[in-house]
Amino acid sequence: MAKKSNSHSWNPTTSTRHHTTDKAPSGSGQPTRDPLTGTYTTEQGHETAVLVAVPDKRQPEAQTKEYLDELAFLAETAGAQVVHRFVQRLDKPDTRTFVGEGKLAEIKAYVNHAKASMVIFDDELSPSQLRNLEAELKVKIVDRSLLIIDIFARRAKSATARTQVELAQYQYLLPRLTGLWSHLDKQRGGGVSQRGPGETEIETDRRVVRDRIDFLKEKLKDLDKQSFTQRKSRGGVVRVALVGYTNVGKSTIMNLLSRSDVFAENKLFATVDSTVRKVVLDTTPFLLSDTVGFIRKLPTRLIESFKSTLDEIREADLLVHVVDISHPSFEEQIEVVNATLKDIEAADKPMLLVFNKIDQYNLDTANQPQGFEGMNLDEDVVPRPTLEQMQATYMAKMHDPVIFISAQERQNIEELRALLVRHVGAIQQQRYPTQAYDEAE
Ligand SMILES: Nc1nc2c(ncn2[C@@H]2O[C@H](COP(=O)(O)OP(=O)(O)OP(=O)(O)O)[C@@H](O)[C@H]2O)c(=O)[nH]1
Ligand SMILES: [Mg+2]
Repeated sequence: MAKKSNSHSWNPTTSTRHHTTDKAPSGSGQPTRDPLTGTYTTEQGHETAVLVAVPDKRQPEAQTKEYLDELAFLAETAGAQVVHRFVQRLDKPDTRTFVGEGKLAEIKAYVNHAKASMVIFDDELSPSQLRNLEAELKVKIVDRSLLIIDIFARRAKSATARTQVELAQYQYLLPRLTGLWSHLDKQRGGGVSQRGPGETEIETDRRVVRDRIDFLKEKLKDLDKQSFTQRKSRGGVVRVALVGYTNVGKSTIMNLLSRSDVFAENKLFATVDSTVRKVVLDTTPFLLSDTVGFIRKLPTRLIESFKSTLDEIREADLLVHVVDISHPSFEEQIEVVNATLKDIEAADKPMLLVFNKIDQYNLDTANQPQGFEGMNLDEDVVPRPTLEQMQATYMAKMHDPVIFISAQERQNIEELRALLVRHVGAIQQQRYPTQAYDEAE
């Protein structure tokens, strides 16, 4: 059985609201700094994290900030409080310690001074970088991959998702066995997954880990067979999958369309298990699945381990790509989603593009999105185009049908339903040109 996926690397703290802070401010709910000792305390004994990014020299400032905002959001979703961010622009990360020597000293001084409990890097660290950084900084070192795997581990509920997460954890662990977990174990006796007595040898025994990986792969194969049979029993019903970047509103839309109650919240990766619901709109039945959100730099391993979850997407007849138009980098998010779909060989499916959160689309706060063609606006001076301009541009520019909605405010939902009915109907028609739907079963 999949063990309780209460993974690995730091105390599972109850996460509260997320804060995105450059430094520790003194407002309520934020970590407060003791002026005498210089240490930070947080309201619920949160672990405090320092973020580190090493963008290349060409990356615009705004983008660097946004990537760090996303990393902070991930950290906070995992229950850590971000107290500081470090950025070092390098052509490429240092092979030994990811950041240069000077920056490392700076980080070390800060970590000691602020008594931060972990340092989170916005990229995947090599096993040796991880070891070196751990030796140098003497706190938990977490990279983007581990952070995402950790969030997945907290969220996964179904047997398949939990097995997939465990597989990803062991695959992450395998090349990093030396050194990594010994330090963490000293802190709290936690390694990948909660381990029972007799399992403490695991981190020094690659063979055990490899066996476990083989076992989990076999188990996934069995689970796959089961779900394949299940999927087959769904017959010829048209299958629609909601896809998109994490936190764009997929589950909210799922709930709206299927009147179900899928967990949706303002956290990254609220959904890790895919959910399938039968929906009947206007007498047109179809199966709608809510799927795991994508994210920039999603560890390939994690994609691989999540193959069965991604089957829902791969086997769908129609993809509904949900975009959060209120997000300053929604265009990059579209790209990330399209690239991930390509990775899993689901890129050439019919697609509807749903721009969600129009209620939150804000002229003042957001920057002009990158690469916004047709407007010829100067990034620094001119505000974001209006929603109407945006709609016109996107209607013209995308090959796929486009619709603008607010799932939260229920704006344009009837139009979305109608669009779905039209497209699902067309697929059905194509599949069973002469038969009524029920006879085709
Ligand atoms: N302002 C606004 N917020 C929305 C809208 N739709 C969803 N949200 C909020 O956005 C957050 C994320 O919504 P979810 O439905 O969980 O998003 P998701 O795409 O399923 O996210 P993951 O499962 O984490 O990938 C929640 O706090 C929703 O309430 C909308 O139209 N407008
Ligand atoms: Mg969701």
